[in-house]
Amino acid sequence: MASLSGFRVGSQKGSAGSPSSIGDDGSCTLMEYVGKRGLNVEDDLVVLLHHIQYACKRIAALVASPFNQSLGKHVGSSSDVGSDRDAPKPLDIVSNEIILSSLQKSGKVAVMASEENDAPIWISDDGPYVVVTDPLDGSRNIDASIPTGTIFGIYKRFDEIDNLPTEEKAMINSLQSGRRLVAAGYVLYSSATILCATFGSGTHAFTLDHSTGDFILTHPNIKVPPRGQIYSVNDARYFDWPEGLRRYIDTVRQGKGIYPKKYSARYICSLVADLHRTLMYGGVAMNPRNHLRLVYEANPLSFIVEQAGGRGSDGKNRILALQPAQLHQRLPLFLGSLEDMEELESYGDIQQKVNPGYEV
Ligand SMILES: O=P(O)(O)OC[C@H]1O[C@](O)(COP(=O)(O)O)[C@@H](O)[C@@H]1O
Repeated sequence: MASLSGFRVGSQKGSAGSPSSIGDDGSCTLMEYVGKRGLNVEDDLVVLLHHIQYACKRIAALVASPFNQSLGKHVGSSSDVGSDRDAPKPLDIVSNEIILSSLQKSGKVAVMASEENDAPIWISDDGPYVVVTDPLDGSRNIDASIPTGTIFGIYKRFDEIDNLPTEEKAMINSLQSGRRLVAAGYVLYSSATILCATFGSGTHAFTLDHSTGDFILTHPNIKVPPRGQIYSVNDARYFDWPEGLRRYIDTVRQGKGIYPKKYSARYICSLVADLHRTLMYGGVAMNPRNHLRLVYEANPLSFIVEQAGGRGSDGKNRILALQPAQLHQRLPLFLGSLEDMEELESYGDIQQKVNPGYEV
């Protein structure tokens, strides 16, 4: 076996359920994996995915560029964009434009709802899909070259409401329950650029090969370990946490939880990066205050985690069971290993109600 023989994907060739698109050298690109000889997702979805991955490659190049220095700086203040949204940076705005332009060119999208726009953008009457996205999550980290990410979710357009006014149908299509997601993914811009996605049959990750520009399957059928030994939270907020969350963290870091080992803390403060590590190593990644967005972040990421055998919760309810009421709705978010999540939720009182508006 050639270059990829040491990769997990190479060793899984021929195993039950592995796509015949995996080549003799053990390599398989994202487009091959989702195509006819792989997962065989709908042709329209393959086209859409092709445009999304292209957009993300452009964003990957942008965040790594020596010429983006000034793009990291804030434009305006949060008061300019309303209370539901944070002040964007030029990199957020450029990333948003890159994604929008790719979705427009795909010809497959009816409406895009983005964390960077107040309202959904209607793209095309006959686009079969709805895309929700956080184009550049964690952009507050960009000046220090800390990992960032793009998050996306894909729904079918409700064609039964095609005759409603554009604004109305754009909103209804964008506020779909996470249970209706047909695909979701994130792209992590880090030491490697990783695209991790689900189409409803497992969670799979692909690593960008910069020499060819292809995303190559490196982690088929990811299974988040049922338990990890890592918790991920901004614990400078300890004194604003409710009693239940404090007790949980104090318990596991002393090795007094159900799993009798001392847990370690890891917090990058970049949701995609914190989640990716959690998928790989297990444990829980959380933001207990009302901060992350149900539509753009919690729903797509919960779908990915569930498809990897983990759980996504707001501390009380399964995320995918929530019906979004507002586009930019925020909530506490807990994602991770099934057993760690069950133990954490058993402490009951884990949602942080105090949210003073931290400066960093
Ligand atoms: O300040 P906190 O509560 O630690 O929040 C950090 C979280 O906020 C985020 O930066 C998301 O916020 P933005 O969407 O405004 O970038 C996440 O990437 C990160 O996990």
